[in-house]
Amino acid sequence: MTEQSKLLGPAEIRDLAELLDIQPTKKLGQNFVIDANTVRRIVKASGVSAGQTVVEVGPGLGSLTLGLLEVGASVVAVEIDRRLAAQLPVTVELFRPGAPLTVITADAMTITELPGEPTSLVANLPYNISVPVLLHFLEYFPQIASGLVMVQSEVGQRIAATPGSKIYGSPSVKAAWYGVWRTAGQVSRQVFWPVPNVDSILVRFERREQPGTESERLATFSLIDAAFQQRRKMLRQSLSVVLGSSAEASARLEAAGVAPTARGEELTVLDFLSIARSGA
Ligand SMILES: C[S@@+](CC[C@H](N)C(=O)[O-])C[C@H]1O[C@@H](n2cnc3c(N)ncnc32)[C@H](O)[C@@H]1O
Repeated sequence: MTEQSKLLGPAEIRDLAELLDIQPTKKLGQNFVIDANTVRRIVKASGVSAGQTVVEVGPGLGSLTLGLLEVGASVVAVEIDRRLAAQLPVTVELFRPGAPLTVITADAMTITELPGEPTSLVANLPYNISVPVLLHFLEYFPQIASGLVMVQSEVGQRIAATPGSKIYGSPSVKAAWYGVWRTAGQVSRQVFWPVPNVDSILVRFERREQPGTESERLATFSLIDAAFQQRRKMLRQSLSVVLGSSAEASARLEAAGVAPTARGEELTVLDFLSIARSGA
């Protein structure tokens, strides 16, 4: 078997889907990568190297899983679809016998423990839950030091956006709590089966030390939610919902060195943290 044939192409994906009688569902974001070059590009951009343990959310038919195994990583794969989860070890055994794979059949949003202490997260995430899944894994698994995810293009741009940008919002500020994010290239919709009706983008992150305690994070995230629920309003108004009144919000903002007339889109995550701390 050549190296090329150890990854899944359109023919292998078609055969596996037929074998499992898979009708990909939109609800589970089931768009499978059918292009080996794209898989290799994702794995290269992720920086994952031999000997590393990687958690992959939503391995599907195994396209990316085989790419990660190809560079010598160990993979812990979390898949919600029972048929896909059951087939994955069989596929891996066929294409890369003996490769280190652990499959967990579960909803990734409910996972609070992982075997093997993965230090990286690499995934082609289901579109509709990409941000909550990312935040969940960053919250529960501090050993994940870096990673790369493929998400819907607009979502990826939002995650990596910086203050002042029109697309800067709650996902951008919350993601910045955990790390530094940058986009790492667009991916054509043609590399998927079925072809989705949106474009995708790669987003890479490096974790940084969390700027505050867990209770400060919770307080900061509730301020972020309030600020962006009414993003056009000044913070003294939008934050009054969680801080009691607009007078109290103004006092807290001033104590934190933030203008009460500012809007959420102008603030960094550290500004939000200062507001949370100003009440302590
Ligand atoms: C975009 S596909 C990616 C499949 C594969 N990694 C690839 O690149 O071809 C998303 C995968 O996530 C799975 N999935 C959807 N929701 C999930 C959840 N809550 N927890 C775990 N897996 C999920 C789907 O069944 C599907 O296999």
